[in-house]
Amino acid sequence: MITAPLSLRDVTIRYPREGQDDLTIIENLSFDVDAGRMHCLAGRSGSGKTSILKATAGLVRPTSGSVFWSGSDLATQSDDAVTKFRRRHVGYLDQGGVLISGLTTLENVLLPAVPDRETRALGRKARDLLNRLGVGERLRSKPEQLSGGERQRVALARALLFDPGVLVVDEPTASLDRRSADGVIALLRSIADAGTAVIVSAHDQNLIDAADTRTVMA
Ligand SMILES: Nc1ncnc2c1ncn2[C@@H]1O[C@H](COP(=O)(O)OP(=O)(O)OP(=O)(O)O)[C@@H](O)[C@H]1O
Repeated sequence: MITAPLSLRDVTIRYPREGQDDLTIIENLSFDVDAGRMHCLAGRSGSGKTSILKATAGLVRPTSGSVFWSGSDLATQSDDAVTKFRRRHVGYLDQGGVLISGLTTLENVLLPAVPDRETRALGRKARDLLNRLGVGERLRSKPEQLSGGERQRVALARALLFDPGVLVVDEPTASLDRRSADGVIALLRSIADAGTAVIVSAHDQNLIDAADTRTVMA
């Protein structure tokens, strides 16, 4: 029986190509990420790290194989059910920590609370998270007024708004200087140590070394 917050079993991902055979990116990949652990996907550019992260977050369905969230097979669930569960239980931080320009820091963090009209109820939580992540002074700043490291922290606060059991993070240190990058690594480590299952992709050796377990993509 699968009990880990996140498990992949024999996941294969192929993309169709016009006039050619499908492109196989991942073949029969399996691993588990337990609560309180950080798993890192390493490997060359184009090896499929983002594709796997999107599959673990239920944003794309693998060609074959299964992704399980706490033992529940996503393949057996409707797109709507997956979306609903993801919003509450899986934090996803895409490459570059994309924020919506025109919205303030606080509004960006509260975006996941908009569909169920919970922005008021979660305002305090959002502020606490931003304080904890060291950007509590930037509540009213717009993304273009923030540094790359600050944007990454705001995006991380947004991904943590609902205390997800699984946190999926795509190359969080890629565009940061060493000092900011090490700050983000320490934050991810503390989030894992507090009980979240964290999966992260990285080229950054410091981040790869900070993980508990690794998959090196060919
Ligand atoms: N939706 C798609 N349709 C077709 N091909 C795709 C699609 N998404 C990704 N690919 C291809 O799959 C391969 C793997 O891409 P992916 O973004 O998963 O790699 P990556 O390891 O995350 O790369 P990087 O380290 O540069 O971010 C690439 O060749 C990419 O062009």
